[in-house]
Amino acid sequence: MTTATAGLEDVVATTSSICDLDGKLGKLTYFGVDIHDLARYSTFEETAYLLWHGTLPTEAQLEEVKAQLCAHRVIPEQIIALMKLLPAETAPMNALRTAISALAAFDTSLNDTSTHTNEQRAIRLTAAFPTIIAAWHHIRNGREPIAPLSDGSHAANFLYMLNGEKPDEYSARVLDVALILHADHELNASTFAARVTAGTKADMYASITAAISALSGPLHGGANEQVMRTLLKIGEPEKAEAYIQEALARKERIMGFGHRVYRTEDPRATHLREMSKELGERKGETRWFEISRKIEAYMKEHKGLNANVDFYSASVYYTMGIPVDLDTPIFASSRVAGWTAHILEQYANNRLIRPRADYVGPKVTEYVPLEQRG
Ligand SMILES: CC(=O)SCCNC(=O)CCNC(=O)[C@H](O)C(C)(C)COP(=O)(O)OP(=O)(O)OC[C@H]1O[C@@H](n2cnc3c(N)ncnc32)[C@H](O)[C@@H]1OP(=O)(O)O
Ligand SMILES: O=C([O-])CC(=O)C(=O)O
Repeated sequence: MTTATAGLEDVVATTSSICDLDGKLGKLTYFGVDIHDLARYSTFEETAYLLWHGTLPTEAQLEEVKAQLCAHRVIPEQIIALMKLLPAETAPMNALRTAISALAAFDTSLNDTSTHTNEQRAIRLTAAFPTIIAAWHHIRNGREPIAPLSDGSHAANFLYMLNGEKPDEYSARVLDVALILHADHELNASTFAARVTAGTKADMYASITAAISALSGPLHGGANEQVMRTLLKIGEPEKAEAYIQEALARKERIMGFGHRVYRTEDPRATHLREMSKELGERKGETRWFEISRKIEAYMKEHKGLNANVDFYSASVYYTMGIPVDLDTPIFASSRVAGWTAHILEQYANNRLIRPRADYVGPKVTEYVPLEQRG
């Protein structure tokens, strides 16, 4: 047996063709396509197709996948009814997890585990995420959910369902790029959770439910929400340095910094930083970007740590008027494309994932009858 490294650092746990990540060079590709090219030229729908099929789609294939994603935006009425039973304080990630888990009950061909049916499920699940997240936001505020549009991009429809009006082209594109940037990231904790679950031959809903759970934690996807809470607490760019200095002195972690793999700038943060700046300038509110820049400079100088994908996405979403606790669900609504791609890959070449633990407990402990224990 090989010895464990804490947190499985640098342990290679599977082969995969989906996402290549070079932490020393700061390079990220999906099936060989550079993330920078995807961010500049692609759309979320095209990127999802790439993750599911391994090639960029032809025009006809892209139209087909877009049409399918549009067609599956409507979720069963019973899922809406179920969400209405949840307490209004339910965290959006928990509402999302519950709704996705419940969706399995409405899949009439759950026993069909063919690749084609699982590919269809990947599309249906991806289409359902924005509807569930936006519906929960309205339900918790005592409003009826807004029905999805039957056309338009995944990102534009999401903003429409949240705000009740069609977004301008620029806002829709900003969210679209954010979704592209979050779509996959090799064997991160939530994708690993999805693959471990799929490796038992559990269904796709179970695997995605596990992934949502893993993403929700603040050391992973949950960090973006915590970043925004930090920015709001700081409030003014002039207060940023002192705040971070004191937080570090208390040995606190600064959310949105550090990464298990990257030793350079996270290539996704490069785009999100630009978007945060431009969005702030366009909306006439650059405060969140400015505070972010101060924190980033301080963390680099004093801790040698770079911003990760969660750092600038926080100010991007906030400046777009998105409620802070929807930040992590938005991450999930993109990552579901990557999760389902990994689940399909796992099913295609499955072996149960079952590592060992290095036992460090007592070797022999005598069983003492209950009445004799002191
Ligand atoms: C989408 C994503 O999941 S991206 C990551 C999102 N998570 C966050 O932003 C949360 C904040 N970041 C962190 O907690 C970490 O950097 C992680 C979890 C992302 C990676 O953690 P690991 O690879 O296990 O690094 P580890 O925890 O060993 O940290 C190494 C050192 O850097 C320090 N460090 C790492 N990140 C931070 C941080 N954000 N703030 C302050 N110090 C940090 C640690 O204290 C440790 O220092 P030490 O050796 O003096 O004790
Ligand atoms: O790769 C990781 O460990 C975390 C991350 O950046 C992601 O999931 O996008």
